[in-house]
Amino acid sequence: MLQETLKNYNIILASGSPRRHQFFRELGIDFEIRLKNVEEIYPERLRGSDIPDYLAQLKALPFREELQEKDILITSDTIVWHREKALGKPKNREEAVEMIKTLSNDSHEVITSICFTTPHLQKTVNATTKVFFNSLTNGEITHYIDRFKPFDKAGAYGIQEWIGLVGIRKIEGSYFNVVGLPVHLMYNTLKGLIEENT
Ligand SMILES: Cc1cn([C@H]2C[C@H](O)[C@@H](COP(=O)(O)OP(=O)(O)OP(=O)(O)O)O2)c(=O)[nH]c1=O
Repeated sequence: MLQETLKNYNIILASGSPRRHQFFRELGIDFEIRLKNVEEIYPERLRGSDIPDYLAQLKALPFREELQEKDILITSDTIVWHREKALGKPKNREEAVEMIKTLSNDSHEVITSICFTTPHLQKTVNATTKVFFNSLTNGEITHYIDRFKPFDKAGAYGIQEWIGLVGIRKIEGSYFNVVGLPVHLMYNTLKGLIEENT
């Protein structure tokens, strides 16, 4: 089992996201949380999955010098990709309302990248889930924003909240990817990395 093999490694999750912490706990993997402040800025020319790939790697950069032999650092980033535009976290209420209005009655992609960094290598993988939103009224949108304040979420929504119950009619791909971590991909990539290393 992976949990056993991982006892020889030190998994460092560089994430402040409580949802990502919870996924690791549920997997039964021992891990340490280590946080550093990174400004999430990326080159404008990047499209689609290149954006979270870049940001997940950027979040690993400040750790490069301090990684020890048995360390595996995991960083991650989620974006909403809609009509050739990336939606990150909304800066304020107005931006949040605007984001949900553009997502309403349309489909978009949620892309999460995971970057694995050791002292010797770096590997980045990503997953995409297509999300189909119902048509939402202005009243429903402002109710959601004011009640749930989704300012820590890409695209200004959480599929795991009220809006996901009433506003999302279909998804294609991993649900957990939308919540912020394609757990199956994380698990399998980690397994592969450790097999390559033994
Ligand atoms: C679309 C969507 C996003 N999200 C979350 C997942 C991510 O945590 C967040 C996007 O921000 P990220 O920058 O990916 O992550 P984060 O700032 O929360 O954590 P860290 O960088 O420290 O790892 O949006 C949901 O929880 N539900 C959803 O439906």
